[in-house]
Amino acid sequence: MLSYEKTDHIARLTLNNPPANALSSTMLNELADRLDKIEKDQTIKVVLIKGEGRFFCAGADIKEFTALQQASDFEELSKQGQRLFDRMENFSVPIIAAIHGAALGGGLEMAMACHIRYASENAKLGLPEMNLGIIPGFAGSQRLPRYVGNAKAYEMILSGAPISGKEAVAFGLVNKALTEDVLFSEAEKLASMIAEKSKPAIQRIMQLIPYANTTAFADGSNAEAKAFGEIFGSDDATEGIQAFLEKRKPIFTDK
Ligand SMILES: C/C=C/C(=O)SCCNC(=O)CCNC(=O)[C@H](O)C(C)(C)COP(=O)(O)OP(=O)(O)OC[C@H]1O[C@@H](n2cnc3c(N)ncnc32)[C@H](O)[C@@H]1OP(=O)(O)O
Repeated sequence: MLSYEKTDHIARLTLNNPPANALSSTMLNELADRLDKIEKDQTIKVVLIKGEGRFFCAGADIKEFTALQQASDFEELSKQGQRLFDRMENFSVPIIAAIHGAALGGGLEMAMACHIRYASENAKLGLPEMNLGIIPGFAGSQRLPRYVGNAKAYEMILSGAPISGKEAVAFGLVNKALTEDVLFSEAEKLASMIAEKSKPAIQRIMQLIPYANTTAFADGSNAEAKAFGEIFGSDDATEGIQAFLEKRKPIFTDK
């Protein structure tokens, strides 16, 4: 589900879970295990993440949602994703996300936990959870405003509509938008530039920049996980997920 390769101090992770590279619980576990291994390997200076197939990642595995029952199951799923993405954000090795096609829901939440994002110009980046009658659960409600500001975050989350890679640059959500044919080679170039730097210097930078974070973020993430669990008890969440699986428009009743 997660391919791995290492050359020239660069670790390359490829999400390979067709058709959508969805973040199933297995994928989340594989990512966590791989981070453990990367952290122990002192020769790795930078990590590059991309997706196989048509897009980067379409988010949490909606098909797995139907197997969960209680609010507490969903709260735990939310916490599992949040723990993983906090770990990525605070990782001692820089992580670059190369986003083509789409980074939606958990896929964007994961990309936002990376340190640098390159996207294809026409990639769709968004948090479409409200189209399913649910809300973001992997800390998207906390990380998105940090990058794009509150007004744009409200618009993106409440409308569920994605923005393009080009627009994402304008709002500070991604570093660069590139045509799809050069996206991966440009991300590789950046990784090579970082891989040429001193590992201890890289490590210090990785320790220093997170000081800019505040404790309110953790409080917000906790509140998000609780709300994520609660929202799954609603009729609209059941309807939204069912409608997605049946490929039809959901009929929400606001309950
Ligand atoms: C805490 C975190 C919560 C979340 O992350 S909730 C999930 C948030 N993400 C979404 O809501 C995205 C949902 N997916 C889409 O909007 C669309 O899909 C895409 C834009 C990614 C692609 O659209 P198109 O090119 O028209 O393809 P297609 O026929 O809709 O999808 C291809 C196959 O991929 C499956 N799929 C797409 N996203 C997910 C997903 N997130 N989880 C599980 N499966 C997914 C579909 O069902 C289908 O599968 P089949 O070919 O078997 O019909």
